[in-house]
Amino acid sequence: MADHPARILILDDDADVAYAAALVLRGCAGKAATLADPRQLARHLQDGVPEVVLLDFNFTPGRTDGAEGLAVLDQLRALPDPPLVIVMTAYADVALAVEAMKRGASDFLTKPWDNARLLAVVQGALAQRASPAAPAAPGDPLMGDSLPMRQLRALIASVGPTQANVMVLGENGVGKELAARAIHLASRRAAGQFLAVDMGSLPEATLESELFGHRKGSFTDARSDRAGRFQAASGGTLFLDEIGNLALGAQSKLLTALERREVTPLGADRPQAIDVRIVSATNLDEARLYDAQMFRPDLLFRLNTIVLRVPPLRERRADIPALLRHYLAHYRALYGKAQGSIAPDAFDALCAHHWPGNVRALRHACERAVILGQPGNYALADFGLHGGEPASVASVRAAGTDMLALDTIERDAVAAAMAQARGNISHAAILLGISRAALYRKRSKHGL
Ligand SMILES: Nc1ncnc2c1ncn2[C@@H]1O[C@H](COP(=O)(O)OP(=O)(O)OP(=O)(O)O)[C@@H](O)[C@H]1O
Repeated sequence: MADHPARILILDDDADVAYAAALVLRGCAGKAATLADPRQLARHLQDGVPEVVLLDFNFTPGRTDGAEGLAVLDQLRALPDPPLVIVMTAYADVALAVEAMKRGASDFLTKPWDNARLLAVVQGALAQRASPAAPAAPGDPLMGDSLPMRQLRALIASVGPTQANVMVLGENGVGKELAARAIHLASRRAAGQFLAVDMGSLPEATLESELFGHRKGSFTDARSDRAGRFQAASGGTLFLDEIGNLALGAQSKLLTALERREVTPLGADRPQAIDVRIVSATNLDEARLYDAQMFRPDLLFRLNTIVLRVPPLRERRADIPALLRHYLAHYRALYGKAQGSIAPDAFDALCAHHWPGNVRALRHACERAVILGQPGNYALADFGLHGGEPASVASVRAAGTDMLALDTIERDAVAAAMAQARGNISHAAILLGISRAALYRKRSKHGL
């Protein structure tokens, strides 16, 4: 740890925002200074480079393109001992936040933030400086070069090294577990265990013993002491899969463990402290997840500090050709089959398929084609597709699918903010961190 209080600089042209953030950070995180104009930055740096900079994107009234913030980010990253930079962005500016992370920002905060999140992000950055993350393992297993996948990888690189609990959302077979593993590999816990538990298949009666462990004799079949998953994953990451299927009674037991950061094995008289990072996943759609009858909001709040959404394959069709190549080659090598290629009409149909089972289904289809197909030329029938309306090949080719995905994110964000603000434009604009005028433009663009 540094032998002096950490220096934090908040660069924001809105003096009230900067002052409020400095008040939150002073004392808890370190010495916080504020600057309203990036032209004063060089002068400020002469007194020493801060450990962490919170950076707004726009400084000139009326500008929304973020270029000013990105230029300051480049300037800071070029310093011999660069600070960690946390960019502050409006919710709708996902693309800008991703661009900033590609240029070396360590994290981002969406405006307006809540104070606990602000503090957690800054403290996470300071901890990161004190002990740099283990280098990520070579060979990123999460394939795909579409914009949504690049955004996902940028978010993983950013949240991986923090201690934040992460919830991964997405349909069956989209790659939620792979995303969870990538978070683990990008964390300082990478040398520890990644332990996956399928919460959906744990019977409620044995849940406590499975998760928290038991002492010999605590129930009829307990013939010896046994550690639970929480203890087994100590120092690593516990992946709670299918968390949406957890019964309400089990949810309250899990909540208690997470709140207290300790578990009591069945039959034990003392609790044990736990040291795990929780990554959870569910295929529940968000409306059901946020329904208090289905899932306790207080548990959700513990689990979803960061939410990652893995989009279905049909929303990132640009990834399909590389995935086909990868899994065909994989199974050819596994079964010792000769080199082959996909017939052109089959290739078009595979790219246009709806893929309701996502990447897992594509993988199985490739295995089937390698086993059953004529070596050298796989026909469509070899892939055994059924279910899911194939989209028109021409329409998929004509559409810039990356743009569609980005547009969908923006549309969903605007719709969610309007719903949360119960139609109040000013309130929704604050939630999104954009002006009322910008919100009017976005609503009419998306027909909302
Ligand atoms: N981006 C990807 N690149 C390569 N393989 C992938 C990718 N996404 C998924 N897969 C493969 O698809 C299969 C399913 O992935 P995974 O188990 O991570 O999905 P999931 O969303 O957790 O599924 P479920 O909801 O059914 O638990 C795995 O075999 C995985 O290797």
